[in-house]
Amino acid sequence: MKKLVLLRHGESTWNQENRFTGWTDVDLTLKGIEEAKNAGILLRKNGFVFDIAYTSLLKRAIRTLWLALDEMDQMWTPTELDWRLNERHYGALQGLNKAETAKQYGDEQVLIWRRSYDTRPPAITTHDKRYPGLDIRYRNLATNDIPVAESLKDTVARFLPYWNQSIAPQIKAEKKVIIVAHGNSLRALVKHLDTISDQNILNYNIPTGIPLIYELNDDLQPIKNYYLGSTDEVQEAISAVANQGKSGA
Ligand SMILES: O=C(O)[C@@H](CO)OP(=O)(O)O
Repeated sequence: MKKLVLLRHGESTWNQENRFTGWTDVDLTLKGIEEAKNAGILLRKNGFVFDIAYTSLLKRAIRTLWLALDEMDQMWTPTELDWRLNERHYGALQGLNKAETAKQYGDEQVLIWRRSYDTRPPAITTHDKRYPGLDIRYRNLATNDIPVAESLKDTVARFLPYWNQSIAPQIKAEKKVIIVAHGNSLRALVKHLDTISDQNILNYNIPTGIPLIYELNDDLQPIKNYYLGSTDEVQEAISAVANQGKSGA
């Protein structure tokens, strides 16, 4: 039986301000730092040791990984950073407050933008300062790969090749893997692992900073999954994420 650990970064400044974040490179809040450290403490207490860590090119995920590994005294863990683990690009919604957007466009529209499988949010132009092609960290990406707005389906499409070529072979080779990423890039992975339907993924939310453990068989099919946290705490955190897009939030 193989174990894979998934961890969404701790609370970011834009999570706290309830703004659509996507590829915006915001940092952790003090609460987010605590969440990341707590994740590390839980992983240490449960005896996890990793052969390789994967994270995105965004500092809220990178810092979460470092803080968790530091608590485990495993900062030496070999780490691979890749843009394919980045959050879903939220297009022109990036920077807008989610509750205000729901007041303007309605809760239903915001739920579709946030959680539907194949609806893209409104796109930015390539002249927009939020266009990733203007950011040196993405200078080696093919123009076709640089997003201007992504649906979850688009995120799955750019994430899966990395999973298949880089991460899955390591797990199959018995390596212990942690992936520290984002709400929607992890939803993309969970959708794939658990073969969640396009419809049911609408109701699936991942809380910040709580390790999610997958036990997998040799074909990387899930045997079971569970959070390292009390059921009440996890449920409360999941509902909080779901409610962020409501006009009353
Ligand atoms: O704003 C974002 O980039 C994501 C994650 O924080 O938000 P949501 O949960 O609305 O998809």
